[in-house]
Amino acid sequence: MAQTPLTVTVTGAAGQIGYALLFRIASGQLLGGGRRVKLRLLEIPAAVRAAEGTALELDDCAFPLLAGVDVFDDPKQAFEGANVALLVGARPRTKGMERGDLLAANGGIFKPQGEAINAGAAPDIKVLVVGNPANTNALIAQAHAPDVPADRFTAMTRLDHNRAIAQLARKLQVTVGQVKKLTIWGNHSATQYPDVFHAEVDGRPAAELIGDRSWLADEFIPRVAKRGAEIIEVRGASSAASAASAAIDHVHDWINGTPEGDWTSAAIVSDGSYGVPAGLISSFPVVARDGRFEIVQGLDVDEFSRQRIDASVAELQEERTAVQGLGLL
Ligand SMILES: NC(=O)C1=CN([C@@H]2O[C@H](COP(=O)(O)OP(=O)(O)OC[C@H]3O[C@@H](n4cnc5c(N)ncnc54)[C@H](O)[C@@H]3O)[C@@H](O)[C@H]2O)C=CC1
Ligand SMILES: O=C([O-])CC(=O)C(=O)O
Repeated sequence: MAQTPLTVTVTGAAGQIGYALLFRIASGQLLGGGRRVKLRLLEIPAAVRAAEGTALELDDCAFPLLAGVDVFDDPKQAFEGANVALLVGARPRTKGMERGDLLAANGGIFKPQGEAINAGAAPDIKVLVVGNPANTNALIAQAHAPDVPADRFTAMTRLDHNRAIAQLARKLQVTVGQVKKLTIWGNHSATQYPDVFHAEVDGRPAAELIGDRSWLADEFIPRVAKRGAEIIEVRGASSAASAASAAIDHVHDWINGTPEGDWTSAAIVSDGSYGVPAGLISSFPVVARDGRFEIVQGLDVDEFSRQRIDASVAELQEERTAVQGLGLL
């Protein structure tokens, strides 16, 4: 297919997620549809050499859809002409840290990147923030890109979504493909709310199949919400390949659409739906159509769910206040 290649900018290209992500993008899995891709990699000066090494390996894969790789340490150059931007570069947390501890350390990265996206990205730019705290970093980048429609800035809760599907499938002894309509609400943090009350397994209500609210409250929800910490504890480093895989899923669905009869989860700018204050970047049940995410409307939210959504949204509001205090918004 002789289409013009799309340009994908990846920050933190020399990091552990970057290393798991770039080869999948270059093989065509991010954009789908046999589209060709040009990669623009952004790193801090000290890691440019390592990113250049990864670029050499990308060459060596002879990916038919890869139309070129360039490495930069200047955000303005890196985001020039970008159709898709994956903002991965940030410091990961280590044992004992909460994602909120990263606010100050990582917040400063996203202001200049938002400005660079505003200055030079393509008119159809789609941004996925992976670097933590992802929702609030996305808010910072968006605030510094006033000419880009706000709904182009999203943050990743697809990893949480995928984790929740895997846990539910294991509990019910079904395949992951049988689980549909699961939702992650709120922040990509330990307050997130993985909601099974609209989920279906082969069209049957998952909550009825589980039939055990204490498993939901005491095992499933904390397991999913704290899975990042579990990975750090067991692996000795934060999740990387699974995060890269979720980033591929998020952007692939955004561009190509979500399957009929299902939805996914993404942190997108709230329009006030489900009582989430407009303007916050919070996770919702979403479908993607014609290159846009839309919030799935009309779902019943009972008291059990309401309390948990509200707690996570309250944390997002606290994060927003904290970065306002740091002068980042
Ligand atoms: N949203 C999610 O579901 C997940 C988010 N994460 C987050 O992703 C981020 C990256 O994680 P890893 O790849 O494991 O970290 P890493 O430390 O292996 O790599 C981060 C890379 O970012 C680079 N970097 C730092 N500042 C930069 C800047 N201003 N511009 C460009 N590059 C910059 C560093 O040089 C480094 O190479 C962390 O914040 C981590 O917490 C990780 C897993 C899941
Ligand atoms: O927990 C972390 O710090 C990394 C992350 O976001 C995740 O694995 O969900």
